Amino acid sequence: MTAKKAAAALISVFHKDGLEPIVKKLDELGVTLYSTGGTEKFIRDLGIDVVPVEDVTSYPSILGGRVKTLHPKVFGGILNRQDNESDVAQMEEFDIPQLDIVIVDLYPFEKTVASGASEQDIIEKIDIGGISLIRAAAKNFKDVLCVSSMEDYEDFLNVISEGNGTTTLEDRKRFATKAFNISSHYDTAIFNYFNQNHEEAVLKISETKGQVLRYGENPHQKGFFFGDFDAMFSKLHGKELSYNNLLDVDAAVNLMGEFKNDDPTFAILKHNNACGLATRNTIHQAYVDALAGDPVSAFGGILISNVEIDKPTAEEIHKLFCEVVIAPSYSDEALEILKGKKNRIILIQNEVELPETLVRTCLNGVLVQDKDSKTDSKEDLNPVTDKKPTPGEIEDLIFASKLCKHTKSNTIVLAKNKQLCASGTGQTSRVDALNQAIHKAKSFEFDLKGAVMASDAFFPFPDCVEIADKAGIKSVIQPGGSIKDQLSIDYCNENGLAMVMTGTRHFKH
Ligand SMILES: NC(=O)c1ncn([C@@H]2O[C@H](COP(=O)(O)O)[C@@H](O)[C@H]2O)c1NC=O
Repeated sequence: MTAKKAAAALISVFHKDGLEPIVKKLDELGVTLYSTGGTEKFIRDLGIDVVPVEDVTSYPSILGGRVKTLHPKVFGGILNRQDNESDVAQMEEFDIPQLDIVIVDLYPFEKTVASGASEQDIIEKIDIGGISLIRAAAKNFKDVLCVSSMEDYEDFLNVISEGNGTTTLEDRKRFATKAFNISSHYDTAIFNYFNQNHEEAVLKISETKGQVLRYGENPHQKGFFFGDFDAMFSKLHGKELSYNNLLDVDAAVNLMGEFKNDDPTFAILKHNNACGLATRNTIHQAYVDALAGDPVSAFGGILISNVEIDKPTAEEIHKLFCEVVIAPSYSDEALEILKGKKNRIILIQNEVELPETLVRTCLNGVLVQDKDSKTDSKEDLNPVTDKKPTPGEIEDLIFASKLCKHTKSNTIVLAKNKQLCASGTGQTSRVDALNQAIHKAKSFEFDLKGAVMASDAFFPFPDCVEIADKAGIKSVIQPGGSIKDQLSIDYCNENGLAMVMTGTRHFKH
């Protein structure tokens, strides 16, 4: 028989919110309720009859709650096969109550870790009884329906209401699938907490929220996003984000993370690289100067600001076709203007930390690395030439270096007065990257006299500083480390350029 009328439910939940309508419904349907300490009190306070689980086990909750439902009479009630004669006989022999529904909400392990609690508090939040109840009930889905998270209360309430207390095999299997999702995610979180220092060379990733995308990078590829987009952004307007939009948004927030505490800064990105970036006294001017970096590439771009977008800025943005706008907030008038294009995606970026570990597929496995969290600062600059950069050039060198770090290698970034003039991105040689940047800057009529140059990695030969010098560049930032560094230094000394070395390479492949 696939449809089953529920006669008894065991309820043991950490968060009691949202439980009331379920308890009332089950009571109305004549279902006998069994429960543990806090949950039992909650139910009793609603004026509803409930059997303490201690009455079944003949044991009190012991060891500070570490053992309360862990008992053969509880697990027998869940795991027995109702179509198995021997099981049925044993249920009678040991006076075990049949349980048809199990409702659990686990101790909040992940939240406790995230709160920075002590190790002892974290260990106490490893749920043992609850996870065992979930696994048992889900295993025996042929006879038992398992609700494994408060997020499923509404779904369960609908099922039980529509079925008038009866559940179908299909429903029970569906809830069992959800249950194993919860239990495996929970165990992954515990393992990752214990394996923080990667003593075990094992990778366990668990994302409980997934989204089917319209398609992947191209329309003939399937695409999915696994992550909690809503935790990071509030979407105010626009079409569904595509696979490529998500990649660009990722690049944009990582880049803007470098300018979080700076003056108003605006960036425009295309294909994960910035084509415009400027820091100014107002966000309006920052936008205007970012756009000037490359008004052609900006078409269809991703826009990001580190401060609220106001009306004058929105009026300018509105003239441009762009896919996504991201900011910490928008003035009411700005939002009204930006919503003027139906498909334009408007996001508020919430204050959420991005992962410190990066993962990507490689061959038949995955590559994992720490995020490049090193931002070059004034203290990191080691002047290696006779001529030292001016204070203004130092500001520009840091500005260019931050951008360089978030641009596809090989890259060269040219900047002046905290404005991106042009960059060479993703080239197979540094000389190509530089030539691309110079050509681009000139095509948008930038005067490179007095501009600075940033390189994501060392110069293997002095050719780059020579080309840069001829274009008018006066100051250079690079990690150093080539056996031929001295040739570049000599060229700078002979031609009046300043060069600083940071000692930190910022490849981005
Ligand atoms: N120890 C046990 O036997 C046990 N059985 C159920 N729990 C958990 O206890 C919590 C509910 O406790 P209470 O009803 O006392 O507030 C739930 O999160 C449930 O997952 C247990 N606690 C932890 O393992």
